[in-house]
Amino acid sequence: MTKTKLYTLALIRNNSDVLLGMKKRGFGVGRWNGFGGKVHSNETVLEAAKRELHEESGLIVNELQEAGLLKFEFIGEPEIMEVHVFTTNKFEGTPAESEEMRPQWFPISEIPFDDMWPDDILWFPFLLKGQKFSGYFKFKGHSEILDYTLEPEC
Ligand SMILES: CNc1nc2c(ncn2C)c(=O)[nH]1
Repeated sequence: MTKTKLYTLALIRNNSDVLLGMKKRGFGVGRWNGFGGKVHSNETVLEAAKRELHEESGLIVNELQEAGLLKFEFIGEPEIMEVHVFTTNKFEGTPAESEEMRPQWFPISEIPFDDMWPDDILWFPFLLKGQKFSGYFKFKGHSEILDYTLEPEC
């Protein structure tokens, strides 16, 4: 019986830039990504998204828009990762490096997809257009997508 574990992912926009963080340790280390992590049992997904963003980047947000839903299966691992993706262009504070992440603004024309999770180049266009999306990716290891589904969600 596969277990689903909830995660959050927040992509912060500032005009034509998007904030990414270089993951310094743990899952996805060495890759640029949005900010997020596990949802605790005593919080909602939205609360977790705001908490993780603040812990990892120092930014405070009052509102986050739901941007999409991603599910990841890794061959040989029982857990399905269910990643709730959020975005906003309203935030307080200046991005600051944390133990987990080194933040950097990227022009959306220069997103470093080669140094990100291989699925990101597939769903980022939906995010940048403000089109909600839903995807399912089957990974072999952390760099090979065996198959996937990805569709706009209204
Ligand atoms: C497996 N691909 C993937 N996983 C992520 C991502 N963000 C958070 N997690 C856990 C991502 O962009 N891709």
